[in-house]
Parts: sequence; C-alpha cells; structure tokens
Amino acid sequence: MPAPAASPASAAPASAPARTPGPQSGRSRVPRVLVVDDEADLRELLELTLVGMGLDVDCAPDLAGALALLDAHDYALCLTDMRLPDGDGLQLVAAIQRREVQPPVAVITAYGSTENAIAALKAGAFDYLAKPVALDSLRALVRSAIALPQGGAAGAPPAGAAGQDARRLLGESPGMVEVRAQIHRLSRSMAPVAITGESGTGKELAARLIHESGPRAARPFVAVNCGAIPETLMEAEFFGYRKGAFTGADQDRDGFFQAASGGTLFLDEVADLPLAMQVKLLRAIQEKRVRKVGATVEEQVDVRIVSATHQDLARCVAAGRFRQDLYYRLNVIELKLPPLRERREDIPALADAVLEGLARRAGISPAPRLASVTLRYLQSYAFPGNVRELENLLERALAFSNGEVINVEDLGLRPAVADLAENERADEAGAARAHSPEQAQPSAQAPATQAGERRPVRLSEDGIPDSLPDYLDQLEREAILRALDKTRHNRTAAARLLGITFRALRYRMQRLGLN
Ligand SMILES: Nc1ncnc2c1ncn2[C@@H]1O[C@H](COP(=O)(O)OP(=O)(O)OP(=O)(O)O)[C@@H](O)[C@H]1O
Repeated sequence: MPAPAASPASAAPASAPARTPGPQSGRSRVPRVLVVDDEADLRELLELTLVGMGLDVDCAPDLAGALALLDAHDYALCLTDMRLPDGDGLQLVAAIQRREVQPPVAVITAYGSTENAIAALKAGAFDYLAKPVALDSLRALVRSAIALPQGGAAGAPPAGAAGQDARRLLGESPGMVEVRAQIHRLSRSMAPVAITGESGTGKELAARLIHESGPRAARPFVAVNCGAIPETLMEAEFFGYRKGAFTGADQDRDGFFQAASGGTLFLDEVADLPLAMQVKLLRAIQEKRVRKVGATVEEQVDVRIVSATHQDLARCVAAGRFRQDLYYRLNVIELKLPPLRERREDIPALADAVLEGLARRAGISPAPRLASVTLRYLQSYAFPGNVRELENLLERALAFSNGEVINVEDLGLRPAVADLAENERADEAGAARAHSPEQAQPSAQAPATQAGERRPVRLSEDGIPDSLPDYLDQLEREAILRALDKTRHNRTAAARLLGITFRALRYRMQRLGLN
C-alpha cells in the first residue's frame, strides 16, 4: 500500500513527529482538510477544489494512511470515500469518534447508495456526498464543516453561544440534561433528526436549538407545519413555482426549500403529509435537488432537514399512512423529548421562567410567585399539554391573581380539585392531613376547562358570570367556532383572523375539546 500522500498544497509529511496545529490554534489560520480516497483522479479533483477554496489539503489513499495523518495533524474536516482498499469509510468515521479531537467527517458514497449514507450519518458522520461529486455540493458541505467550532469529544455543551442557547431549553432533570447534550452533538452534523414527543414538550424549540447551535446558525430556520397546508398547494409551497405555472402565479416564487437555503427546514407534524407529497419530499431530500412547479430544470438545494411529530411514525408506516422509505430517511437520528409528568422536578424552574416572561411583557415587577400549595398542585398535575399547557395555565392564572402571588384558585380548578387545595392549606396550618397530593392526584382533566367538564355559565341580573374562567372559555369557544365557520374550517386562515398562531389555535381547540 502506498504511503499517505501529502499534497503539494500543504506539503505536510504523513509521519510528522509533532502534531501540527488545528485551524483554531492561533498559529495557523488556514483550515486543513484530509482527503481519503484510493482513486487518484477523484483525490486530485477534490484537492484542487479545496485548494481553490483557500484550504490546506492532505491526501491519503487508504485507511492506514488516514489514521497516520490524523495522528500527526489537527483537521477541520475529513472527506473519505466509502470504499477503501484496507477498510471502509465507516471504520474511519468510527475511529474518529473515538479520538479526543474529532474533526467532522463526510463520506463519499456510490450513486444511489442510500443505505451507506444513512449508516454513515448514524455512525456520526457530519454529512455525505453522492458520486459523481457535484462540486457546488462539495463546496457547500465544506463551508458548513469549516464553520463548526473545532474541538474535543462531543459531550456537554461548551460555555459559548451554543451552551447559552441550550440553556433556553430549561430543566435539570436527567432527561432534559441528556436532551441538551444530544442537541449539542446533533448540531455538529447534517444528519436528519426526527424529534418525537407529546404535544407541547418543546419539539420546535429543540429543532431551533439544533439549528442555532450549529454551523448553519447564520442561515434561515424555516418551520413548516405540514398539517396546515392545503394539499393542492403543497408542491408549490415546498418547491416554489414559476410565473404562469398556474392561475394566479403572476411571478416566480421560492418555496420552503429555497427559503431555507444553507439553513434548516423544520418539518413539523410530518405525519400529516399526504402520501403523494411524501414521494416528492423523499426525492428532494435524497437528491438534494428540487424543481419548481412549472420549471423544466431542477435546482440544487442545501438544506438540513429536522422533522417532528407527536404521532408514532412507525405505526403510521405499519398502517400504510407513511412511506417506509421516507421514514427511514427522516429518522436517521431520533431525539425524544420526555413529557413534563416524567420530569416534575423541572416544573418549579419552568414556572418561574414563564412567570418572569409574562411579568416582563406585562410590565409587572417583581414577577408574581407561586404559593407553595399552587406549586405542589402543579407538580402533581399530569399536564397532558406539557410545557405549553403550563404556560397557558400560568398566563390565565396571572390574569386572575392579585399580581403578586398565584393561588390555587387562580388556576381555575374545578371544585373537587379546589377541595384538595383547601385540604392542603388546612394541612399547612397544622390541621389533620386529609389528602396527600399523591393520594389525591388530580387527573389529566383537572382544569375546569376540559371538554367533559363543561357546564352552562349563569349570568346574574347584572350580567356577572357565576364562574369567570368558564365564562371566558365560553367566549373563546364561540370566537374560535365563528372564525372556523367563516374560513370553512381552514385553521391557518382562522388563526390569522383571530390574530394568533396556528399552533396557538390548535392548542386552544384541544384545550376546549373542539378537535
Ligand atoms: N424545556 C423547556 N424550557 C423552556 N420552554 C419550553 C421547554 N419546553 C417547551 N417550552 C415552551 O413550551 C412551548 C411549546 O413548545 P414547542 O412549541 O416547542 O412544543 P412542541 O412539542 O413543538 O408542540 P406541538 O407538538 O404541539 O407542536 C413553547 O413556548 C416553548 O418555548
């Protein structure tokens, strides 16, 4: 086997005794890339392109040569062919994951070899390129990789920007600490991530953090609610259209893929995509190319895909509602967000942060605090709507409170639960304990506003409702139904009419039992 070939561009000997500095070392500002390929022609093409981008390049024809060069130098990126004379690209990916210094590694796969690409991403590769290598894709990949903070083994988020971002996903429960560590690792790769978790657990927030903590942070993050787009408009919305493609197309327009160029496309509620669109999406993701409606040529797109759903996608596949190949393509790495009831210890910090935010927006200082019995109640509540429900519960409670302390009554509980609070209060005052929060855990339906708990609101002669929370729910329900009626049940349009987001409307409908 020939010895690793140092390129003329770097002139670095393969067996340099001392490590040459990494690109962030301060001694060398030119990032250095390692190219591993046994085909001399492809090696040369890659090398020339990289040198043309102003980078230093070393080349190795095989795995052994690559490992020797990795011992000698710090690299900003390693580009390897999948098939090597003495092993394969996956072995190199695995070897790099075991090293203290882990440059991002991208694998070059044979044309159409989806399995290899997915295996490489699962093993920890930053990204992959399909043969024949398109030079603009190569340059985009290299730019992304070089923008990554260099450094040691993936693990805890650094104290820098990514670390600060990660703290916005609050919670010190073991589940949330692990989620943040995973986000940090995932932000260093281009691998598609599928985020799962119940509604309101923070899936969109996690997707944003993956984007903001990675090399694409300066580029757009485009969130698309796949369930909110009418099927007939989907192709045009995703891929854009050319002027004249259909009635009303009076100018060229970009779609979500073009809008997210260089950044991240977040496909929320991906299980809601109709089957016909799933085929088109799979093609776009695999080929990294899209064709606008009415266009004759395809265009290259450089977009990282992150998806989310609160449904069990594997079940949707089994039921024939979701294509297995797309599932396989999106679900390369899964990030699971735990429900709030499995991390009750996070509730105090989350509640404080929510109250602080609400108070800031309302100009209240100091922020109101929770009475201890209120906090105990919240910690024993099942939160079917997770963190979003906590936010909504507190927003409402703040409106009913005296602005300083949030009491249990302010949460708008139904009588049985209010009794629990009474008992707890008596308990706090030293009276005999009638219930413990565990014994009398409120059900998931605890708030009075759940659909099954509705009762007619009575107004006094002066027009004063006998229950303000129920009365407000009634008004909210009526307003939503009117908006839905007016928009012929188009939720996106109804949300717009009501001046709220689609997600907020969906949540409110769930809460009021209007689904
Ligand atoms: N760990 C957390 N720390 C702080 N805020 C959080 C956390 N998790 C969720 N949130 C907040 O809860 C709300 C709901 O989060 P998000 O929209 O990301 O949930 P989701 O899982 O995408 O919901 P859905 O499935 O309904 O779309 C947002 O306001 C978000 O900022």
